[in-house]
Amino acid sequence: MKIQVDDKEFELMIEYEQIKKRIRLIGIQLNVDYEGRVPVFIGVLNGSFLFLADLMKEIEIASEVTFIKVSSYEGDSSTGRVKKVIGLELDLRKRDVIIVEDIVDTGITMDHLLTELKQLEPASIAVCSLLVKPQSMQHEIEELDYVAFEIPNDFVVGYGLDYNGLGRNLKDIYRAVAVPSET
Ligand SMILES: O=P(O)(O)OC[C@H]1O[C@H](OP(=O)(O)OP(=O)(O)O)[C@H](O)[C@@H]1O
Ligand SMILES: Nc1nc2[nH]cnc2c(=O)[nH]1
Repeated sequence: MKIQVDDKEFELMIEYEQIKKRIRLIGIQLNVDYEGRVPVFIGVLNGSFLFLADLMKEIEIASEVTFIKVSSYEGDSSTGRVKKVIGLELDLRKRDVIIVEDIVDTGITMDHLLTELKQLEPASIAVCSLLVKPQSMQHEIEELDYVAFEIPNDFVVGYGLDYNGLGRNLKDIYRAVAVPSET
């Protein structure tokens, strides 16, 4: 099935039923791994909002939930593009932290995020991502312990992920249809 989001055409890639199944399994794994602890789930806005909501319904252990945003702006020529964590309200010192993302693509965002959050001296940090693009990653993310789907290097929308701000509300995940190059 093909759909249009803004000026781009997309085709179905992962159905919601499949997403739900993977989330159920990750939830079971997290309940076991964090038994006896009270982890803090940190959703990275905006893209993670649907994933985190569905994931939390599978979590049976005591836990807290909060959200952060990663702002991105141009630094000077020596620093390049700078990313900064904003909106963190909880004290993470000695806490078990689980960062929840919609996608790890190049890994640049997650690399920045981990560097910044580690300075807050949590007891542990793990990353839980709905999607990962192994062929696109420029940073090794050792903390990437929970992954729902590994996908090829396609641009995707739906289930929280946007194209030009649109498409986050789509229930399934879609990939951009490759446009034959004009020669
Ligand atoms: O691994 P990377 O190449 O750094 O890409 C991953 C980041 O890109 C997306 O965020 P985006 O900046 O699009 O913001 P959004 O979540 O508000 O859509 C996604 O939510 C990750 O945070
Ligand atoms: N919507 C969307 N956002 C991204 N951010 C990094 N990679 C992607 C992607 O494939 N789709």
